[in-house]
Parts: sequence; C-alpha cells; structure tokens
Amino acid sequence: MQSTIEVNGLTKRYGQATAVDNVTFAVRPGEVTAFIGPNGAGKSTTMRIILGLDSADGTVLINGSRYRDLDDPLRVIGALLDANAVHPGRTARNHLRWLAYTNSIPAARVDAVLAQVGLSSVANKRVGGFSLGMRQRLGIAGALLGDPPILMFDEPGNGLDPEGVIWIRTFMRELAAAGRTVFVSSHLMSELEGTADHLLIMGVGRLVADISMAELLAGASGDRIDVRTPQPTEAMTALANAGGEASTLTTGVITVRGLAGDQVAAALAAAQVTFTEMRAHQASLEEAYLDLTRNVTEFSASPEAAT
Ligand SMILES: Nc1ncnc2c1ncn2[C@@H]1O[C@H](COP(=O)(O)OP(=O)(O)OP(=O)(O)O)[C@@H](O)[C@H]1O
Repeated sequence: MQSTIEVNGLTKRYGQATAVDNVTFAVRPGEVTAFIGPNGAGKSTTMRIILGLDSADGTVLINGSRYRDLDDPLRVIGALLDANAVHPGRTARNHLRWLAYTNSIPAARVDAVLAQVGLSSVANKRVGGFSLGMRQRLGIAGALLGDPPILMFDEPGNGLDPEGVIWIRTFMRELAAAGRTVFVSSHLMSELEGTADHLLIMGVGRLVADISMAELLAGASGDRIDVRTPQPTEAMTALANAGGEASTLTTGVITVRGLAGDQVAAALAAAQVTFTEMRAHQASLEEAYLDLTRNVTEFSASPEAAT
C-alpha cells in the first residue's frame, strides 16, 4: 500500500440532509488530485471524515489504515483544513513548536517548514496579526511539519494574492513531482487548471466524475472549431445556416460545433465573411466542468452550482 487515500461508500447525514452520499474514490501518489464542486457539495465534510474528525458510514483508509490506527498520523498525512484554527495569541514559531512537541516531531523541522512556506521573517509575530494569506501559509507549514507523504489542503488558495496563488500552485506541483500524494479542494476551476492531474468532481453530496484532467479537457474540446473574425454577427448567421451550432465565449471568436473545418471555411467563404484564424477549440477547465455538470440534476439544486 503506497501513500494513498481510499474512500469507500462514504455517507454522512446531518438530520434529514445527506451531505455526502455513498462516495467512493482513491487518491494516488505522484499527482495533484483536485476535489472540485460547488459550495456545499460535501468536500470539506469528506476531508474532515478522512481525518477522523467526523464520523460517517463507509470506510476511509490512509496507506491502508484508518486514521485513528496510525501511530504517527502527522508523519503520514498532513492537512490544512481551516487556516483560522490557530490560537491568535501564539507566534507562528510557537504554534509550530507546540504542534511538533505534541507529535514527537524534532523541533528543527519548525524553522525548516517556516522557510519552505516563506514565513521565516514573521516567525516571531503573533498569528492574530496575520492576514488570511499568511494564515494559509502557516496552515500549510503545519501540514508539512511531519514530512508526510500525503498532503490534503482544503481551499488553500483562499485569501492568497495572485503571487500567493502562483506560489501554492507551484508548490503543489513540486510536492507531487517528489512523489507525494496531493489532495486539494477548490470551488474555483481556474485555480486548478494547469495544476491538477486528476479531478474528483462532486455534485451536491455525490461524486459525479473521477477523471484525468487531460481526458476531461479532450472530451470537452470535442469536435469544436474556433474562428476569429471581424464579422462575428455575419459569421454566426452563415455557420447556423450551414447547420452548425455557433456560440461566442470570447469577443471576436466564434466556436462552432457540428461542422468539419472545410465546411466552416466553405460556409464563411460563400457568405463572404472574412476570418483571420481557424483552429481546434481548446476547452478551459471551467467550460469542461459546466459541460459535464449541465445534465446532473443534483447540481441544479444549488443556486451556486455554476460558480
Ligand atoms: N456540522 C454540520 N451540521 C449540519 N450540516 C452541515 C454540517 N457541516 C456541513 N453541513 C452541510 O453539509 C453540506 C456539505 O458541506 P461542506 O462544507 O462539506 O461543503 P463544501 O463542498 O466543502 O463547500 P464549500 O466549497 O463551501 O467549502 C452542506 O449542505 C452543509 O450545510
């Protein structure tokens, strides 16, 4: 068994509401696996259950063991769940020292992880004065303290400025490249495009896709063609008349479905519409996600499903 999280038949109910409904998946090492879904889909609940912080039906195995059976849990799985769960009166260094001490981790790791997340210069400052972005970094430092092979981050991009977002993306890629298992949740598709290798997509309570990023994007790009034109209205009409399904996502670019490249060119030429570029459409993760979830009824139950 190698650096994995295995979730099997997980179900969590709060009264009448089912927050997590029979969810099964495995998270593999050497990859960034993104846990994506709208607000309230059950991502945080699942992560809390993985760490044994909440009870549920079903099983969760970390490297083949339940969390509570791990001898040194912080050396196996490190997690950032809630960046605000730190005593505000403590300094960053003292918070990590306490965490190291109570988990039999050498104190030398404290300065190592502070440097890793870029907090060395504020190590002796009280956490109460930290921005959310600094707290996120401190939470990540805590997750790294035991040098675990598995890392789990719940919305780590929250509160980070653009530079911080690039930092966390690069950092997650480096962790995965070093062979670690990286499991990260987000409700922002753009945040994980170019970062995640694999996607676990949640509807409201249910896992609706377990798919590689490459496979999802290839499927969503499909047989669509992008045409850049200074005459978008005329192009839309010509392509619709030729039997294509034309839409526009970017100003000046028409995306056509249902016509081959030569048919698109012929339709535009016949209508005397000029175009400056024609190429196979590359779907964004956001687009692929919306395509995938459009027909999933559970999503429409949430007003934020399309965010
Ligand atoms: N302690 C609780 N008591 C009652 N309901 C809860 C509790 N915790 C979560 N829920 C409910 O369970 C569902 C899943 O919530 P959860 O926080 O896991 O979603 P999420 O996907 O992490 O959302 P977000 O992207 O907003 O963090 C929601 O409907 C939420 O209201």
